[in-house]
Amino acid sequence: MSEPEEVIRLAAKGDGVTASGRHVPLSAPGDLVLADGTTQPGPHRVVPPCRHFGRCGGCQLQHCDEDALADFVTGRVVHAARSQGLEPETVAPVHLSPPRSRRRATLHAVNGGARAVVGFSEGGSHRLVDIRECHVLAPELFALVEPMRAWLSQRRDRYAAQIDLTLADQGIDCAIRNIKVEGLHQVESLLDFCRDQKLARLMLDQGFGPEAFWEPEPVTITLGNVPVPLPPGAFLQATPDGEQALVGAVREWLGGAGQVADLFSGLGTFAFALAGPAQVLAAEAGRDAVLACKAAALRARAPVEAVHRDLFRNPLRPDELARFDLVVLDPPRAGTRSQVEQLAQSQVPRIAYVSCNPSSWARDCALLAERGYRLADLRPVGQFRWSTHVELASLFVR
Ligand SMILES: C[S@@+](CC[C@H](N)C(=O)[O-])C[C@H]1O[C@@H](n2cnc3c(N)ncnc32)[C@H](O)[C@@H]1O
Repeated sequence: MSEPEEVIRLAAKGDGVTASGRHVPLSAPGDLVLADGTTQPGPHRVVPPCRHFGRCGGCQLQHCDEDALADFVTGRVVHAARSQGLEPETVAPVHLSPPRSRRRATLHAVNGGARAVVGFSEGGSHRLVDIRECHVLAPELFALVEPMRAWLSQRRDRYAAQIDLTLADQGIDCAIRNIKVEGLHQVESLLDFCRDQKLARLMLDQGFGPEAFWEPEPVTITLGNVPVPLPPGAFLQATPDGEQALVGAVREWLGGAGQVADLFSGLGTFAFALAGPAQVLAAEAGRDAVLACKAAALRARAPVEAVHRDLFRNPLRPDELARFDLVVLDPPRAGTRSQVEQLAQSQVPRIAYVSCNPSSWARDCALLAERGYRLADLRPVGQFRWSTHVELASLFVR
């Protein structure tokens, strides 16, 4: 009979892995895998707080304690760096977002017969889990689920709707796709729903593109004390504390920088946090986001110049980069090879690269290292608590 094997780490997709390389789903580091294939829980195994865990695709790691979660996030980030030959000079303690802090989420809904089914997809399937509790959503967002279920349950038609929720300054910004609202009765019932739930906005896409159905006052999100108009669907960091962890790191790295470029700036999460001590150029390809950033900067008299630019096809060149003391980069998951190629040829003294994908970040940054930049500081961030999604902020200097 073979000896029990210990689970020594979590793989990128969340399975436990033993020293011999065996993958064991839903196990935690320190668990023992017995000869009959069962696992004996170790010191890092906890009882998952949510009844839906294991079926709901939203969380993969609720069975792990805080230490195991922290090691997982840090390990992913440090391992990605080392796999490209990058050795961080310092690695800060990880920031993990607390339970019930997620301020945005996409739910799905279908007609389940007597009652609507509203929730997240099951892991690896299109089937829905009808959520009765959720330990990641902000309480305000979860509080909308049952009223939404009740409203949808009045319908008799077949539908497969998508519901995007974001917590904005004025309350919940909700966008529903693939629902038809026809006739006076349905329109009035949806207006009552918006009023009763005190929604900040309801965008409705009935197959012809999103239209504002309800928006009693303009919706904003406050970034660095500046209220910024929130275009429907615009990017926002997933949790306010995660945003603070990323912004806080970049603010520390500002030093005495007078001129900053914020590339892939979105609505200006970093730009507004750095503006004041610094003049900031904010470059972004999403037109609505640029216009929102521009309007907010004008109104707040913040020293932020927002420019509309596709940084994949038209990255800032070394001559344009020459005037900046610090360049902040926060690209989409694929990373930004073309912009990094230009940065690698520049004389910019400090680069703060924020990423939601350690693999593409490490590939991009290997090029910076080849051209003489050092990885001076690395901050792992776990905004998507209990998921395998990992983020980071990093400082490169020359
Ligand atoms: C991860 S988000 C970061 C946004 C912002 N820094 C924040 O923290 O809120 C990436 C941003 O890159 C923008 N983006 C995607 N492709 C782009 C491109 N080719 N050029 C410029 N911006 C782009 C997206 O619209 C999005 O706002």
